[in-house]
Amino acid sequence: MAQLIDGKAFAASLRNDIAEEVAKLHQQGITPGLAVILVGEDPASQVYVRNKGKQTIEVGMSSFVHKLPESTSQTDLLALINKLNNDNSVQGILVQIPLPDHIDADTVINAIDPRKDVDGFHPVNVGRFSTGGNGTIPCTPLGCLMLLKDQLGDLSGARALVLGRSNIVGKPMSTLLLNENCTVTTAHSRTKDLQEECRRADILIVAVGRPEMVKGSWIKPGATVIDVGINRIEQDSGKARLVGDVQFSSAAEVAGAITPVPGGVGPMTIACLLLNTLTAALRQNDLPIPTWIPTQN
Ligand SMILES: Nc1nc2c(c(=O)[nH]1)N[C@@H](CN(C=O)c1ccc(C(=O)N[C@@H](CCC(=O)O)C(=O)O)cc1)CN2
Ligand SMILES: [Mg+2]
Repeated sequence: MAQLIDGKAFAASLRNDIAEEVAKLHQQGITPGLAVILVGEDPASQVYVRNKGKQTIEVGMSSFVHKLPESTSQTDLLALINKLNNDNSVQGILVQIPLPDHIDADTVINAIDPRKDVDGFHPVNVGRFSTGGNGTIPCTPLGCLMLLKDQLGDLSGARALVLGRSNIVGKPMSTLLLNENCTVTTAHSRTKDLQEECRRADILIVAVGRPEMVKGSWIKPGATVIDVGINRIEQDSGKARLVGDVQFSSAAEVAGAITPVPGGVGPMTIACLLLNTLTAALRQNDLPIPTWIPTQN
């Protein structure tokens, strides 16, 4: 049986480390602030935004949650972002994705001051990050990398396969693994012989949004499997159950180590958001970044 990678516990310990750094900032009269904007009433987004606000306060930062109605115009949303860009009590700004259809996500992301872009979605950060500079590392891939390094140590030379090519997870994940000297394949729905590609991987990251798509038979014995998927499945009882993009029961029989869903990557996403907010606050105050925080240089 595979070893279980406990993202929930790792995230809790990461939040403790963040809280210690925030306490040091308090002594210098600095309280990092994170503004989270939610447009509309998507039930899952409401849960994530509530947890973000709660955990922001728990580590000693200020939380500013802006809940806007579904009908909010793009102009009004841009005006709020502009206000937060110029607000000195705010070091991090995040707009919860997905946005309603009448709002263009790219326009909104481009409006965030790149220094305050704690999601790492702004093109300036994407560019800096891809070229090895100090761009914000997107939260979910950063969380996956921290779990991998904790599990495996040095990743140099490992064969990594990232299944999924989204801007939020797949693409930045491939970049991060390349920077760790892995041999990286980015696979997707058009990849030929997908199962065989997966079976060659020492590290398998799955972020496709398809419930239990990857089976145990796709996995190299002993591989490390990181499941980014969070899918709600209706059960016969009428209750919903959360499953990943990997079929956990069969995968756990073959893999060397695997993240569960829930309790794997998800909690790391929010912990890394707090980490990125801390890093943004340090940079905006021209303070050094502690060596334990993973940055690109
Ligand atoms: N602006 C952003 N939007 C979105 C991001 C993001 O990083 N930035 N990622 C996802 C949603 N997300 C954070 O926003 C997120 C998803 C899941 C979890 C989590 O803790 N999941 C739990 C299960 C919780 C549940 O019951 O649903 C787990 O996996 O254990 C945290 C954050 C899309 N949007
Ligand atoms: Mg994809």
